[in-house]
Amino acid sequence: MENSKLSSALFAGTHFDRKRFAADFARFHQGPTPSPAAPSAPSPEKKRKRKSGKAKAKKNKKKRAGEAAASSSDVVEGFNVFKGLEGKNDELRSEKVEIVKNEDSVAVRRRKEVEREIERAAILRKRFDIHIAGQNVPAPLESFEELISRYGCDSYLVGNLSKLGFQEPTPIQRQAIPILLSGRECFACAPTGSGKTLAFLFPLLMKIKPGSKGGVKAVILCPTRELAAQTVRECKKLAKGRKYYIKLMTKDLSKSGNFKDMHCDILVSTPLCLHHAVKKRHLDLSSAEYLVLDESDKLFELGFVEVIDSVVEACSNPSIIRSLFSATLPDTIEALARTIMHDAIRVIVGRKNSASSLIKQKLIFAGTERGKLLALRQSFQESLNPPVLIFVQSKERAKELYKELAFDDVRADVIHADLNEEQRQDAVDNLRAGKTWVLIATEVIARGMDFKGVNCVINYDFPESAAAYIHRIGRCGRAGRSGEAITFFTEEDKPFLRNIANVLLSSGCEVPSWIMALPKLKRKKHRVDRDPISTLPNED
Ligand SMILES: Nc1ncnc2c1ncn2[C@@H]1O[C@H](COP(=O)(O)OP(=O)(O)OP(=O)(O)O)[C@@H](O)[C@H]1O
Repeated sequence: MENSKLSSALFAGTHFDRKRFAADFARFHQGPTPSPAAPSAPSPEKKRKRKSGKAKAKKNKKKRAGEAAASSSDVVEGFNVFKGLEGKNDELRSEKVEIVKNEDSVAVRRRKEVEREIERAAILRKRFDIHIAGQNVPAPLESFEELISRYGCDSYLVGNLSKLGFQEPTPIQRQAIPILLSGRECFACAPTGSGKTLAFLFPLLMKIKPGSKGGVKAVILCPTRELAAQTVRECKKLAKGRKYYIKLMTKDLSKSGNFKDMHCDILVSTPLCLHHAVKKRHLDLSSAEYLVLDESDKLFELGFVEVIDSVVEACSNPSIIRSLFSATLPDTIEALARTIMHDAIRVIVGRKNSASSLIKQKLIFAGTERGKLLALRQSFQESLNPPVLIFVQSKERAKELYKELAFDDVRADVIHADLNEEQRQDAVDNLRAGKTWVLIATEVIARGMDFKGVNCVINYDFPESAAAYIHRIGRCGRAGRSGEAITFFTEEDKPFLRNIANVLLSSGCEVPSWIMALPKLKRKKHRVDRDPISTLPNED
């Protein structure tokens, strides 16, 4: 088809202005487009048109680019995001730097705060002679009020403390309470009469909801019935105003109790009674959240270990918090106890296994058994400052000495394992009430018993170990009061004298140099067959 015919066909019906487009028309008719190497010289008119055409093309190119960008952004979202943020990057970067700077300063501030807290805790520990071992030990309490501000304690509990006349926490309370409240397990060793009971009772009362259903929430083990009864009394005093179920496991209860329907938040027991109740009466302890072993070294003594094991096993709640408290904690017992505890913190107030510094201690050589009775009579004649506790090594000897003192018209009573629960409690109550001046006792009340105001402890029979000595004399010099401890010794006791003399020395009491020159005894226990006390004719 000819070019003219083609254009006519294409533009059929359209008016084509040949005159106006003469040049272009001519080009179609001239044949192929001239090569760029030989361009025809443009007319001024053409130049102007081309210039304006170029400007348009440039404009269009820009527009297309914009459109392309816009259309491509429709497809590739990220592109647009980055494109859009391109301008903001610097802004963001500086914002990020600002945030990092802020975070840095928050972290720095927090670190400084933590450092200050650690320093404050160290100062408090130094001031109160508190020694710790363990990871991330919570800071000691500065005051009881901190229990409210730091741990959200119900104010009625702290109110009860002030009603009981407790103004300041004792050192063991300062450290052990935060540890237990933080859900950590602990070994706590602090002098006799330094408030360990409150140190373990208070966290239980704070954490356990009163009257909660679903089984026993806390188990406290004590080595004797008397101590268990005393612990229940103390717990009830602290919990006054709230309906906690605080129960003492008696012999009768452990033999015939129906534990299915028993409401009990806190259960206090001796190991054997509890063991019996678990094994024979199916007492369920699986919901217990706390297990406290008070006088723990005594509990772990030979003969009790298996029973303690079975109680620990019965307290099967995996998140149970266990704690051990005592004034004496031998390394062997600590190692044994560690096997049942996890990540436990060790707290020692003062020196481990030492007597209270509030007690004036004396050793008196009495020569023989007869010499001891004379020395006792003489000391009573010189000054009797009741209440006085006298320790002997067996129930038979307790009965013998009781008869001698009764003959002398001394208002005395006696407590030993042959008496029933009620008689033992009466003996304790009578001393507390001031009805008796002198209480003659076996080891039964040597541990943990808190007789207000005992002025003097007499070890009529030499104690069988340094730990026994510390606990016996610890019945006086309690809660900040001073006390006196007199220990008689005979020729037979001399080999063991040095062990006790070490306790005197470490609590600042004087010891004659000849005693310290005695050979050290490897044996830890000292048991002697003694001549009878009695000087009175036999009634039989
Ligand atoms: N914060 C306190 N302020 C004043 N007295 C306190 C405080 N805490 C406890 N007590 C009192 O101190 C006495 C001794 O307390 P507790 O019987 O708990 O001593 P302990 O350390 O358990 O002694 P032990 O080793 O002989 O068992 C008690 O009469 C108790 O009421």
